[in-house]
Amino acid sequence: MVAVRAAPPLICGASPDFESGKLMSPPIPKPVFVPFPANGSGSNLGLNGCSVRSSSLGPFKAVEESTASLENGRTPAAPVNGKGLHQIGKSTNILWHRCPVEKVDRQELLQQKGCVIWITGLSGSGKSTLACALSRGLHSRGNLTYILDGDNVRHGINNDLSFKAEDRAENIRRIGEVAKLFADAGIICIASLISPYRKDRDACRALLPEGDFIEVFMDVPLQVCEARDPKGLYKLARAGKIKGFTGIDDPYEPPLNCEVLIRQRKDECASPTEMAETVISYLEEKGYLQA
Ligand SMILES: Nc1ncnc2c1ncn2[C@@H]1O[C@H](COP(=O)(O)OS(=O)(=O)O)[C@@H](OP(=O)(O)O)[C@H]1O
Ligand SMILES: Nc1ncnc2c1ncn2[C@@H]1O[C@H](COP(=O)(O)OP(=O)(O)O)[C@@H](O)[C@H]1O
Repeated sequence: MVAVRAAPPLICGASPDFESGKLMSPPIPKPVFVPFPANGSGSNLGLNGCSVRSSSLGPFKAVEESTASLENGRTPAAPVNGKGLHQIGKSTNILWHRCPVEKVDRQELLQQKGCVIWITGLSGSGKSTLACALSRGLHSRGNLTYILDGDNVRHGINNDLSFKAEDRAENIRRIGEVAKLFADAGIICIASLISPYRKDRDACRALLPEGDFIEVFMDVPLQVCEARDPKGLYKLARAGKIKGFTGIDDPYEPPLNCEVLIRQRKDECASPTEMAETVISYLEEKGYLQA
């Protein structure tokens, strides 16, 4: 167990010459290594010699603390004098901070491409089942995935949101933004939520580079979902005990152009593994399962 907080700070600076966020070839100052804690936590932290390699980067070297300053390290894409600041939504005077370790480097490390698999469909259509089968299938192939399940996310960061239209829209927007971060991390992010409105899903699609948002539609008739009713929610909705339940008294807008269609009928129902394999073949064909 590495007690990072208790350890003396590891000072690991670099002398990067940032241009478009990429590391150029800076004159590398004489390295100064700060002593590691006696417990050898350095290797556990994966910071051997404070040198990290990736395809497009040279090694980072430990440098004297005083030279690892902002002015030494960076070409000012940053506005020292207040120029180039943005307003995004209600945030004023903000600036995008770039890092020389980029998505492409993380993808190289993970040997896959970050993307978002967006599973949409009615409650009971099998979204979570597919998400899990897919995660399992990809994990066993050595791919890193993470599931953002609507139900689960509502237990945490989205627990302030109800099921009225504007709250569903905000739920989808936030999950879309978080999914985008996961994809940028190089992870195959599986978002599984009803996301009933087309325009909200399309807005999430627009957050990502072309091709990186893969919409999977669970095309399962309401009657099948209702017959499954694993949580008893349809029964409650039919009894009027849940208002605004998707498919009962709240709308669901099916995708017009999804990347993957999973059709299930009472008499033709692919197994979870088969559904997952369909998505995996799509990813394979589009090159997402390699860097
Ligand atoms: N009114 C209403 N309508 C639909 N669903 C409801 C509702 N109230 C609670 N639930 C339960 O919440 C789960 C859906 O949450 P999501 O975040 O996926 O919904 S949404 O995308 O914001 O529409 C959904 O989970 P799944 O069955 O896994 O889809 C339901 O269990
Ligand atoms: N391909 C499938 N074949 C048969 N049953 C399924 C299949 N996918 C899901 N189910 C069942 O349907 C129910 C709802 O699945 P779930 O994944 O929870 O749906 P959702 O996340 O869309 O609400 C569960 O009882 C699950 O076991």
